[in-house]
Amino acid sequence: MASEVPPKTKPKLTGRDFYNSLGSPKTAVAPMVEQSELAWRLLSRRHSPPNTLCYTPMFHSRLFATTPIYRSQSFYPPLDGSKPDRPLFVQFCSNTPEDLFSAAQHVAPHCDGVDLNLGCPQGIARKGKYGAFLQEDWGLIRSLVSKLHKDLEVPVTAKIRILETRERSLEYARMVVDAGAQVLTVHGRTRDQKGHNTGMADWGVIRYIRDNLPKEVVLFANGNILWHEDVQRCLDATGADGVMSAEGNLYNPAIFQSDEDWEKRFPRMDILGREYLDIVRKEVLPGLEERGRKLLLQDPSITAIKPHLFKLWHALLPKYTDVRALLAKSSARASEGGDVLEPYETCLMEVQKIIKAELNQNPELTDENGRWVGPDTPFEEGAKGVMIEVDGVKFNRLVPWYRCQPYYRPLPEEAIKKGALNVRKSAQCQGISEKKKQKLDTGTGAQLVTERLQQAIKDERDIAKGVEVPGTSTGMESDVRAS
Ligand SMILES: Cc1cc2nc3c(=O)[nH]c(=O)nc-3n(C[C@H](O)[C@H](O)[C@H](O)COP(=O)(O)O)c2cc1C
Repeated sequence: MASEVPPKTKPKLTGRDFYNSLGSPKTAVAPMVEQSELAWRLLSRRHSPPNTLCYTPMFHSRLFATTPIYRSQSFYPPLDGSKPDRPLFVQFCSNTPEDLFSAAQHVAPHCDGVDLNLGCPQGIARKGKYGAFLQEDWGLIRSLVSKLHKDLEVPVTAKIRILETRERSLEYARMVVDAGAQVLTVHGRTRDQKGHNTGMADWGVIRYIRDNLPKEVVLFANGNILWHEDVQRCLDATGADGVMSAEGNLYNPAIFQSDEDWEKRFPRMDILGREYLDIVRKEVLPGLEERGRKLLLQDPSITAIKPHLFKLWHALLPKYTDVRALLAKSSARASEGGDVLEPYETCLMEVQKIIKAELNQNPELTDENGRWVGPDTPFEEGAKGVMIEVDGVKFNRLVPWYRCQPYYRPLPEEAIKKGALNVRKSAQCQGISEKKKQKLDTGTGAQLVTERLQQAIKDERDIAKGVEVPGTSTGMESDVRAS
């Protein structure tokens, strides 16, 4: 059905006209596998400027084109039509123009643009030859983008990573735009910057690309957006039209909040948890129930709940390990029967109790209007918190642990210093044979410990991020941690 080219009804908008037709968004919620699903987008939109652009998670174009169940689980509209999920780009990975076009036709009537993922650096993308592993095949990229540009009824856009030099990155960006991409998002990290090696995004390369592409090209910058203030810093540094955030948004969906009120910029995690579960229950769940329990439990809107709550509550969970343990078991409990959201509601009740007790004991600092102003500490460059200036004196304003806030991932050395080694020692030794244990003092043993330690640190991060650690994986897409 899908691969026939339908007659075009009206001319497609391009470049700035297209961007302006979306309300010229300055902020975008990134495509995130298993994390930028409908309920999350609705929550993020509520706490962001009205025209914030959202992306779906990356979908696999061939599966999407050929498998109705994958399609219906991946993409559906909100039940309440009065709160549209727009502007919206639907993202695909692909290495076949026909598959991509066929998949894109299914979503074109329900979105503003179709985005091609050229940034996924994971092993699964290498194996499947998509995402950042198309970087070496410019001919294929050209044919993917130009097929949609020529034949699809909505504009095509693309998300790339930078290459090894800024000159090469510019050539690459120019090629993607010349092929027909109407919005280009540049993630300021190379393909190798992933996992332990993620590091900082390079805004300088994005600036170079911006300065050397025609002004007509609409460009989004991605990387290093952790605080609201980073939005303007990034716009100034790169000259981009807008910025995109992934992890910053997951830890605080109000990261784009333009209201000056600090309570709105750093919502309390119990209040956001309540709002999020209400959206799932009212806007998503009723549309899924007729599918039957098994499919319901596999739906991305349901499988995403646990990782979302882990991230929303990340600053509370290390202090309250019983809640963390309860949350860790919640998806297994949900599969046992009854209300599918009940295990998460139980965790939320615990979080609400903890925060209530904390506030009874230590009420928040408030201004003359009764609004939270947050505790300040003497200014220190690079310290946690946002720099503010009061009567010419600088402070770092710290965010209390019960409010949504960015997550600072410790470097491996910091994790060791912080004692992650001790916490994980038993885990490191699990599964090591007696023979291997005897070698622990030798060179090979040291190597083994290092490997175990790296794995332990990775597991710890994954747990903190709410990602299932091996052995408890939830299905195909949990292997696709794209960036
Ligand atoms: C959980 C998660 C899932 C992601 N999935 C996708 C994806 O489906 N498509 C994509 O292009 N990038 C994906 N990314 C990468 C982000 O879109 C973004 O490029 C990257 O995280 C850098 O932005 P940040 O510094 O704001 O996190 C994902 C990132 C995260 C954290």
